[in-house]
Amino acid sequence: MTRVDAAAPAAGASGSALMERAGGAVAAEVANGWPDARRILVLAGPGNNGGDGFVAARKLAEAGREVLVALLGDRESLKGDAAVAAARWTGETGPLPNAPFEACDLVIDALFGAGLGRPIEGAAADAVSAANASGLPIVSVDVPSGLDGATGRPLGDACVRASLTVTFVRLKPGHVLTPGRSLCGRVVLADIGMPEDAVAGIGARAFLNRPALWRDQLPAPSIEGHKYSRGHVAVWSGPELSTGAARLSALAALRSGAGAVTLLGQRAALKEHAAHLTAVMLREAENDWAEFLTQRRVSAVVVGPAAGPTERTAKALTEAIEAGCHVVMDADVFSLFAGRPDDLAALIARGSGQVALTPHEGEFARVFGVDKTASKLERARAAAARSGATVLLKGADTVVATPDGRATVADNAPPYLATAGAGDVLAGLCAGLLAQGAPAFEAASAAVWLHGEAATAVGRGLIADDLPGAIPEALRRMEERAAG
Ligand SMILES: NC(=O)C1=CN([C@@H]2O[C@H](COP(=O)(O)OP(=O)(O)OC[C@H]3O[C@@H](n4cnc5c(N)ncnc54)[C@H](O)[C@@H]3O)[C@@H](O)[C@H]2O)[C@@H](O)CC1
Ligand SMILES: Nc1ncnc2c1ncn2[C@@H]1O[C@H](COP(=O)(O)OP(=O)(O)O)[C@@H](O)[C@H]1O
Ligand SMILES: [K+]
Repeated sequence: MTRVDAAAPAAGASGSALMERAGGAVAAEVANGWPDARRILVLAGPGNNGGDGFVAARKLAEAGREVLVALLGDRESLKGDAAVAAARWTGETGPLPNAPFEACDLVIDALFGAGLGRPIEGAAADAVSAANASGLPIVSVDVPSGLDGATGRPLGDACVRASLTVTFVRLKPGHVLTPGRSLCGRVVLADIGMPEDAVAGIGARAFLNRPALWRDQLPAPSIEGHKYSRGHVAVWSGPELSTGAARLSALAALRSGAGAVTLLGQRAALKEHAAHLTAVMLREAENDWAEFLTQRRVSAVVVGPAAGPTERTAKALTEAIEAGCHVVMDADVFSLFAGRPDDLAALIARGSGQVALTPHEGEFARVFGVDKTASKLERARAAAARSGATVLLKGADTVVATPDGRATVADNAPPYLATAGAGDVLAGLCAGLLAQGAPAFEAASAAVWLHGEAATAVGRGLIADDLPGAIPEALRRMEERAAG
């Protein structure tokens, strides 16, 4: 955003006009959201975030609220647009230390925004603690002060916990990545008239995961098509007592629109599958899995869900790569490659299909190690670059990243999606979309979004078994979004 701000004047927008609209948007949210908040305390910092706070103070006072600005530092040190905004504020201004929280109904947090470069300390840190402890609603300008907008993590111990965050132009990763998403409260994105040229010019590589990004890349069923032209997915099953995960993957692949799905495994496992399945085909595959993949035109494969970290699984994976299939690697594959990311990359490099890795944080750490300094976005990008695969790093804020650095961050998964087997469904969805011809980044991003929507459609009480049946509703929502 700093680069967008810097490009704004050249694109024809004055900083002062943008600040006026930014502060105005904050004031409007407070006025509409808290009609009964009579006394408002604005915590203003030394930069442009504070400038937005001065504008909001003026607009709210004009609307009849009692407003006090508590300023960090002195007025004379303010510069540029912030100095102009402060000069136009004729109401009461006091020092930040000992700001009178107890006499107020609501706090506007305009201490630091995009310019925060180090942990908040001293009087500002005390004010952040007091604001959080006050129990008052807090409306943060741009980002909760203390949060790093690029990573979603607080820069130090002091960080505002907001009820509402009003941000401008575009969401930043920190609004969506955890714990930032929780610290922001509800997020409102306000249009402040930033010229599109200034935004487009920076060539953003990380996007909020939305159908508009990938919808056009998902092939629609064609009138000339037949089941195999809609993609054939093969799922490698676990043994007799571990069949559920592969079944969930297979059902999700079929629901995603793949024309045919076959589960392959040992005879005893197939008997278990047969007791539950109708449309999914079954095939014994102790020795001829490789042959099956090539002869039956299998386009995408899922290996890993409850497969067991065994020689058998490793062989099935290698053969799928060598057969040139698209491959989704999940679950036990990450145990097979624990601490061996370069061996995984070497295997992936041998294939001609696309590969998506779908680890949760624990599985990710097992293969790629732990890096406490990097954000989730950076970690997923680094793993994608290292492995040569698209990496789908799961969680409340699932990130999909490609080796060339493109990335999506999802915000539509409800917390009750964290239920046993949900990840197996996701792997199958991803394989189903790959089999139909979607490129890996789009297939993985679409799978994540559809997975979240399917869960929301079911609601609380969700179990993974419900998810495949809710995929048609998720697809319907996708079309609805794409249409308007
Ligand atoms: N320039 C633009 O186009 C727009 C900018 N806007 C606002 O401008 C904000 C960014 O403004 P700035 O770049 O001035 O940055 P901030 O206002 O976030 O903070 C920068 C100031 O804080 C100081 N500072 C940084 N870390 C500190 C710390 N830990 N302790 C004490 N002081 C610290 C810096 O030295 C600088 O004086 C955005 O978040 C947004 O609120 C909006 O007005 C919309 C338009
Ligand atoms: N707090 C959360 N909010 C929303 N979704 C979550 C949360 N935690 C996990 N998930 C999602 O739940 C799914 C769980 O998958 P996974 O961990 O692989 O479980 P399993 O192996 O049992 O299938 C993933 O899609 C993940 O993104
Ligand atoms: K702020």
